[in-house]
Amino acid sequence: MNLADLNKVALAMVTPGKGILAADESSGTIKKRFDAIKVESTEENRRDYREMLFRSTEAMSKYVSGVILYDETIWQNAKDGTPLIKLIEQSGAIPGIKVDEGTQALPQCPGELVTVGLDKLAERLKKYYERGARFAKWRAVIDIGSGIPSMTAISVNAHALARYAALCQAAQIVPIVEPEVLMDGDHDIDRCYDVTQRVLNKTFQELRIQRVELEGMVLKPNMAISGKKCGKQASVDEVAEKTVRLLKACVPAAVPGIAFLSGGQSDEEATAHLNAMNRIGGLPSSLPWRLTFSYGRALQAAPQKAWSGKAENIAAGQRAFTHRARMNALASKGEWETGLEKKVA
Ligand SMILES: O=P(O)(O)OC[C@H]1O[C@](O)(COP(=O)(O)O)[C@@H](O)[C@@H]1O
Repeated sequence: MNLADLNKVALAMVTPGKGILAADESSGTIKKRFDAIKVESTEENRRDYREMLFRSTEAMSKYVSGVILYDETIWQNAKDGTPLIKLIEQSGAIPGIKVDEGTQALPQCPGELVTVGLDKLAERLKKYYERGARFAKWRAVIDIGSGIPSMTAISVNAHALARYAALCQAAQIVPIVEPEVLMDGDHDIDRCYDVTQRVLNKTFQELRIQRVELEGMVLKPNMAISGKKCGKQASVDEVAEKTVRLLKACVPAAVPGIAFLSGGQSDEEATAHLNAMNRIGGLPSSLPWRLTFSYGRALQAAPQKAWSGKAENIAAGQRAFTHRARMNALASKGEWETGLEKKVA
């Protein structure tokens, strides 16, 4: 492993003013997204949609540091035969790949899940590296509910995240470590804070045990946030203040950057939260790691709606994507304001 090179890639992924486009929806997830815009989830439609995003020149070259791809996409060609991964490289963004293989029920732990995909992972990483991937992603899912999460679920998921991260670094690929505490449910922000703290602490303990080099990884956490069905929703400032406090308590300064997931927040909420956190950090930031986005839904909901599966809407889809990418890019520097939302480029 060449740690200096891993660190260089990790830092490039969290460049101030840029963030990560999470376009790695698995087949089930992209079908859900397409159902919402009444588009059939065929291989061709998925290709056309993602090609539209990757050909958004301004967004890709100015605001996107890296793109997380799904296995199907990394091997797919654009309509004119150019590999989609080449479009990403040509824009200057770094291609990455989701390598987990989804979740399975965790025995003895009703309602809890463990992420799978470690079998043959070393071989798969080698092929992805040859294809051009320079970072990878693995998502663990932790649900909050009555009596959960169990220590078992936190522990097995943290162990798997660290196994994955160690294998990535051995393959000269930067691991994005994503332990997602879901925001579904009626819990309040403080419960989210407590659970996320347990999850992050366990994850970093496992990363250390398995000798993962923290300088060569990126963390992709949830924010400390109220559950979607909680009667009392925390304000933007409270989310920002508690998330920064939580991260300071749990994330070693050796980690180059933190790129948040959006987790079902609205587009503007996800931007406002990131912006407020970077404002707390100040300019230049007093925080030890860079804070940016690795959003799926909060970057893509608008372009998906604008596109709606129609070739004549491609320019509108690209405009919507560029706007969201620009708003989040500004938030990654604490320079976003609500008023900017109205000025769609
Ligand atoms: O299809 P999956 O594997 O469930 O992944 C869902 C999505 O969750 C993410 O990790 C985060 O996405 P969101 O920002 O929409 O929460 C994406 O990278 C991924 O596409």
